[in-house]
Amino acid sequence: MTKSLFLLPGDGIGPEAMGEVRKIIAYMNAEQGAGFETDEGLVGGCAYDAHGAAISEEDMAKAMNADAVLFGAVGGPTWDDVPYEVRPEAGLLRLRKDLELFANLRPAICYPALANASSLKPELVEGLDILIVRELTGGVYFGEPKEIIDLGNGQKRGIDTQVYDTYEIERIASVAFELARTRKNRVCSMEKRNVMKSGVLWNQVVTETHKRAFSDVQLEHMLADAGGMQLVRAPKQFDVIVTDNLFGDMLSDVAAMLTGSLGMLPSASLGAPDAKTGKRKALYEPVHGSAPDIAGKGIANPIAMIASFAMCLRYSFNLVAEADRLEKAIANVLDQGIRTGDIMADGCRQVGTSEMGDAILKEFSGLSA
Ligand SMILES: NC(=O)c1ccc[n+]([C@@H]2O[C@H](COP(=O)([O-])OP(=O)(O)OC[C@H]3O[C@@H](n4cnc5c(N)ncnc54)[C@H](O)[C@@H]3O)[C@@H](O)[C@H]2O)c1
Ligand SMILES: CC(C)[C@H](C(=O)O)[C@@H](O)C(=O)O
Ligand SMILES: [Mg+2]
Repeated sequence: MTKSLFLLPGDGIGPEAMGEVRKIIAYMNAEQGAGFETDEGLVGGCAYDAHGAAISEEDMAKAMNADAVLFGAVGGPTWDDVPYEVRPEAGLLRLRKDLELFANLRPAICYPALANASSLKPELVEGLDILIVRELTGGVYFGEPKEIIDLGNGQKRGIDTQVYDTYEIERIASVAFELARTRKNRVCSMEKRNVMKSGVLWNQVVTETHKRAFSDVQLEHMLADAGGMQLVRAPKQFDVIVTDNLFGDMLSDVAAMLTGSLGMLPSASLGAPDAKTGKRKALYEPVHGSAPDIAGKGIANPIAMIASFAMCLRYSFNLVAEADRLEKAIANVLDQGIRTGDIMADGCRQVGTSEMGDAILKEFSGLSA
């Protein structure tokens, strides 16, 4: 059975990181008969340059119809002055919204070899394995009104609106509880019910969802600012964190640094299972951005992108053994002391993007043999 993958490498280091995933796909097709069919499109600044939009209608349709989308990164200073509606990031937000990818899974795992690469003490992060479940299609990212209005007195007003309906909170909480059951069975829900009405509702709905269907899972509530503090004070206290779109964005960047680098964090953005086929729409993307400061130099860490492909193997194609092997290959390469610049440490060997990708593929093919 063919498996369709739609690749959207994007801008900056996106194409560099995606190149390393392309090698793994080619290997799996040639050596394992994996049957991946790939197609590619433009998203972000490169799409704006080509079509005047952050993603074309044709590429949106391809993303809709693919079994899974692999996304690199978008944005950069080149497009700082383009109109807000067509800025590079709008392409990613449209994909998330139109494909209804409401559940963003952002695992933060500290590989044993990288405990020293974190800015925290090694004993705080050694063995870290947390999962941030970020709501991705609601909240202040999409709430209306969203505008800048002229007050006519020389002042302007910028408005964003945080909106959450019951069903949106219920479905993301359910995903978090279900995933917790496959892990350490603990969920911490983060909001700011002390200042936000949407936080009050979030807290109530998570509590009710828990009581109704998931009372076997341990549930804790934390104010999101305190949650940020706890993430850097004692990150290993967490198993699954469920939170809204904006808090999830910020907390996952914080979690990334626990693992050593933003270049390490993968993510999966999933829709609801189709009523007939059970298949979910899905997009896999690293948590990092286009890293304009290092783009084009061949030094970006491709691990977040490769680990995002491992999540794709697991969640979109149920290729669990292959996903495990690819993650193991990453861990082994790190154990061998091979490092890109962002995770470089004394006594290790510094390599570029392509060498890191090759080392992981070599290890992956060895484990698969
Ligand atoms: N999913 C996405 O496409 C996405 C995510 C975040 C930011 N962005 C966009 O990217 C642009 C740059 O944003 P930013 O600089 O705030 O965030 P960034 O994630 O691009 O970079 C932050 C820092 O982390 C480093 N870094 C990130 N990924 C790395 C990797 N794989 N290997 C080595 N180092 C890495 C960068 O060099 C930089 O110093 C902006 O236009 C932003 O909107 C896009
Ligand atoms: C690029 C941007 C729209 C995006 C977000 O804010 O969601 C990014 O920061 C992320 O974490 O995926
Ligand atoms: Mg972010």
